[in-house]
Amino acid sequence: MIKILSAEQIRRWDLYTIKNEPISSFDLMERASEAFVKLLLTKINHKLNVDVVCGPGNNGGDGFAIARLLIEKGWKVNCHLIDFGVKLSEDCRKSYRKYLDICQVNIVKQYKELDLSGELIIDAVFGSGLSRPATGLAGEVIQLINQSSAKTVSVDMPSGLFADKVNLTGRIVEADWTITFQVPKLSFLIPESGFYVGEWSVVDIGLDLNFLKTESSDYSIFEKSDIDRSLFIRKKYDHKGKYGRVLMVAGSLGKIGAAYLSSKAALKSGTGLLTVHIPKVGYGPIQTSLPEAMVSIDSEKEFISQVDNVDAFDAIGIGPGLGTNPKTGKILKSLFTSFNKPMAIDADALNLIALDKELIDLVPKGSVLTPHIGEFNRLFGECDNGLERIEKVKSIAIEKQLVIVLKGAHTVIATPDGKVHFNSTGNSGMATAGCGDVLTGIISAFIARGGDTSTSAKVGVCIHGWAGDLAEKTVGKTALMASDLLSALPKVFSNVESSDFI
Ligand SMILES: NC(=O)C1=CN([C@@H]2O[C@H](COP(=O)(O)OP(=O)(O)OC[C@H]3O[C@@H](n4cnc5c(N)ncnc54)[C@H](O)[C@@H]3O)[C@@H](O)[C@H]2O)[C@@H](O)CC1
Ligand SMILES: [K+]
Repeated sequence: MIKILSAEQIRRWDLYTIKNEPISSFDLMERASEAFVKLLLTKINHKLNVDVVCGPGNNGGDGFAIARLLIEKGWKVNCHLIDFGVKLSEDCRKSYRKYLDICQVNIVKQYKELDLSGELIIDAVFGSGLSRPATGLAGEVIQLINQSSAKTVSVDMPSGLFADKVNLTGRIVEADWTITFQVPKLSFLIPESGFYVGEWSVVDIGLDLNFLKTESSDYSIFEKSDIDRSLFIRKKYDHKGKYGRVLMVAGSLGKIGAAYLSSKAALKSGTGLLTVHIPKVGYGPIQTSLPEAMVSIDSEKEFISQVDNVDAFDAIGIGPGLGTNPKTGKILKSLFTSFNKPMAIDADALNLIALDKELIDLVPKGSVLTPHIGEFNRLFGECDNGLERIEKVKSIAIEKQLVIVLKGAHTVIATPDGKVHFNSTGNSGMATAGCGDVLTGIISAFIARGGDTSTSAKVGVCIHGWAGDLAEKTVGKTALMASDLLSALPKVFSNVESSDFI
């Protein structure tokens, strides 16, 4: 788990390391710059003609050190200092002078003096010390960087981007690659601001890990190594009843595939017994395509109108392909009140709740809701930006005692204890029909096994993305379909079951 810290916490972490290691702030800057260059050279193994654009703070100081290290490696470097008429920070000045010992610097007082003709730009104008949106000369310089046809690698952060808030009013570097120090920043994980970061990599600059023991943050990144393997232990004398009974309530005319995908995902995720409740129209296809499932048939032909006898189930997954027929809406109320164990609620079940908002207070505590942004907005209203939305998700999870999974590039899992976890697996190939249905199945299976629902959601989302990443390796992003996730799940689980799974 990676804790996400604010810019202020990162600054204190730097100071803590400087004091406790001890190391001078200048040597820490050198170490950061060396780590940056080392990673850069793993990707670019030929010598380039590079423009390094430096600002007046420590980010600029990193820029001068990086420029010097690249010259030592034989690169042709043009180094520019943007002169905002302010004093350079002490370490930036030191780094600047050290650079001047070997090469000249182009001082830029007006944007016209900035000639970016190299094959690569290293952006070291501002980092986490950005104090206001980049306008005036800063904005013009950033615009020039963005207009250049050269690729841009940002140092620590794209210049103009704030680390821990979404304020897109100034100009912001649109990086191709951001090499950030020690930890990713909150803004990297939010769609609107993450757009500027491009691909990102974290380099370890050796900040003292003891600092993290006492520093708290509501935000963290959930990684594959955070998956608790004990959740997947199957003992020799166990029987299928030990691994949970799932009821999947899904499907309507034209959307029986959603019932298939979610049910198959639950079975592939270790469920002992799975029953899928579908309208009559789905009976033949489901029974044929998924013989492992038991099928419960609704009295209606094209939609679901009643769900009875739910006591025997350990978890219910509801929503995939359900449709929004008012008669289907009516079953939610009775299901929420009669089945007082946590459920996995997705898709049209969420849309039905949005049509009758009082239902949200009847949802069994601890249930997992898996909206995408559109479904979330319908349920809880629009937000001005992604960070506001995450704050809202967090407060609703606390207030309603629910686990809310807001699906996106970095799916957010907000748990009732007020913590927000960003998922680290998955790829854009998964933005395609049916992938959400697979997630509902996976999470339902984990809930049925009796794990706490916060863990079920975090692990479920991570495994789902991991399956997507394996599927991408086989079929690529364009051709990836939800059924490819089902095909990848066995490999994911066999990795988890093996002792050296990461
Ligand atoms: N503190 C440390 O020990 C380390 C810091 N490091 C680097 O230091 C960076 C943070 O350095 P700083 O705190 O000096 O901050 P920055 O270098 O990000 O920027 C601060 C400077 O930019 C100016 N500024 C801010 N916003 C502006 C705007 N909109 N228009 C014009 N000028 C503006 C400020 O007046 C100040 O001069 C990190 O991002 C990282 O790159 C690394 O060297 C690792 C070690
Ligand atoms: K930067």
